[in-house]
Amino acid sequence: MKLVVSQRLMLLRALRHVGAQLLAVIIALRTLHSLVPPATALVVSLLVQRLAGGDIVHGEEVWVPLTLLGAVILAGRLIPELLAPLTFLAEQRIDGAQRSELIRLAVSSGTIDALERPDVQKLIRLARADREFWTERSPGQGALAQLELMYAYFGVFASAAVLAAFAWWLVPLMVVPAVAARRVMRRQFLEHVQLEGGGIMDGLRSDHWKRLATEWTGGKEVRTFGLASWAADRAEHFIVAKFAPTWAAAATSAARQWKIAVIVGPPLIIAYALVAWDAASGVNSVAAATAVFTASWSMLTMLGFADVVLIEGAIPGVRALRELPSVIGEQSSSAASAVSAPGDDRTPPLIRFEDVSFAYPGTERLILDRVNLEIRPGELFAIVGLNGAGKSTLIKLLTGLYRPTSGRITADGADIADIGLAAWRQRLCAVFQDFIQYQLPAVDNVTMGRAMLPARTEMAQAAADDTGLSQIIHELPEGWETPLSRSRRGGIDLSGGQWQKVVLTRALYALRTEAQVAVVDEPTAHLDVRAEAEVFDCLAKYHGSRTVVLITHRLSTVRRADRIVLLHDGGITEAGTHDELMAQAGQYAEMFTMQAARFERGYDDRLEMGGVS
Ligand SMILES: Nc1ncnc2c1ncn2[C@@H]1O[C@H](COP(=O)(O)OP(=O)(O)OP(=O)(O)O)[C@@H](O)[C@H]1O
Repeated sequence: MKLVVSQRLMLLRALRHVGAQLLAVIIALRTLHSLVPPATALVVSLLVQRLAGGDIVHGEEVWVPLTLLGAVILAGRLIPELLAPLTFLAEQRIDGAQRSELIRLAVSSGTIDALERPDVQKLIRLARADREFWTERSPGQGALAQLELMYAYFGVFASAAVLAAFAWWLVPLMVVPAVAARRVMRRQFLEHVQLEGGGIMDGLRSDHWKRLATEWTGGKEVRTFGLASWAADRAEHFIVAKFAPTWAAAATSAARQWKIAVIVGPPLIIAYALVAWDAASGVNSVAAATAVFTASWSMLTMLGFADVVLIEGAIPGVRALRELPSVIGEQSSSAASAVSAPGDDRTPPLIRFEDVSFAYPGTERLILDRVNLEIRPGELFAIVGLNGAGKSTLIKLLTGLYRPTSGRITADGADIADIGLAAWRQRLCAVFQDFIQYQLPAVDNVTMGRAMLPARTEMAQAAADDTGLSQIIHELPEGWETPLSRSRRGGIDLSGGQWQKVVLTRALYALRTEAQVAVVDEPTAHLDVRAEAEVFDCLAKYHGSRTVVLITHRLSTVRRADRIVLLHDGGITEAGTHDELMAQAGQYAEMFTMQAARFERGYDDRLEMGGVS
């Protein structure tokens, strides 16, 4: 009971997003509308009384009840018409607020580990306010239905008063079955909600396959690999898995509707029969009987079922949004409470990994196992290793996207967790392997490297000159203003290598404006050898004044780095300059020699698992 009350209050609280004026108008109209049924009962009864008792030749006896009846009928018809668009607007405001809140919550998390968890994804899916199952309703629909329900009860009391005036025993005879029927229907509906909640993960999987089949990016591979029907089958498989339990339950609950008929039917028949009998035998007037019939019928209708679907269907989404802060927002506090980072003079900090171990959330395997590492201010620091060695993971820890399972990462002696993620990231810029191609003008794609500062186009131009992006921009139809997506009007698509130059320019722009450390994961994967050498040259320009942490498989790129570490089996197995590592004649030297030989033979020089072919 406590739970039900708190859930209902939760829905009512959502009404604050409607706005005072609109809410006041809706409340006023609802109040009027809830008075329509008892008013109808009274007016009809009055009319019947006049018809039965008076001389109606000139209609003088009945014009008042007839006018009143007309007014009541008109109000009953007109008010819902007025309420419909206002209610829709109110619902949209609540749903919009819920969606904004969800987005705010999702991005408020400083780290990304929570977003990877299936339970969190399920909560996000529920809180999205987008209906998929027939049981689902939006928070706005739920909140407005809850308001309506309160008026329904108000209307029930008014109708009960009319009934009680004629025969008090009719009140329990009507109310008890109506309430019981609602309980049965609510229970059945909740079973459906629960069943459908179980299908959410299958739904998310089916989304994945649907997207691959229907979106442009996935569409390329699906077609060239001949996966079209397979992708469609996978999507269908998960859709069936998602809905099968509810289809089965729908058949069962349809068969169980007789319960409702048994609960409501007999008391209604008994009540009507008794009232009709009294009227026929002269104990009560026909007018009284009419009032009883009208009031009892409107009472049953008011305690209908529609609001149950709306209310119960909306609660999971609203509840999910309330649960999310505890799983997502938990870490945002550290970002929010960010203290000013040390070294605001733009001197890069001394970064240390102190006994850092890390396993991805929900897994046991240590990807990094007691790693100790020092990245000195202003150095060009390279991390190399075979595929899956943990290089990108190390970068994710350095950028605070995950927290170490044990150990700590410090900047000038302060734990980056204590510095605060927001303050720490202000000092960083990062280029990830799987960077996002924003569907925005070229200039925005670069200046978003420091989105928190006003855009500085002269800096963007200087960074673009460094990376060679200027040449590409020059050839774009609208230069810097050209949207980098064909799906935007006047937009164009760039090649993989061109995009890589865009994101590198973004990093250099950040270094030029405020960042002290650039973290660059595989910046040359799509670049040809000449472009790759240029990239290294432009990163090397920042040597001394900015720190650059570089991950690459191309060992020819890193040989000029100040220091190189080799990551293997969760730990750092070799560290030093290129010459020192070559002198050690260890794994680095072996890999470098292998790549150099390949390069001489005309192969690409990328480091690959399995060695030379
Ligand atoms: N989100 C994740 N959840 C669980 N395991 C992960 C996750 N991301 C990566 N891993 C695992 O962590 C290990 C290291 O991955 P990482 O991406 O850090 O390697 P890498 O050295 O950057 O590889 P590559 O050179 O191929 O980019 C891999 O075994 C991978 O399966």
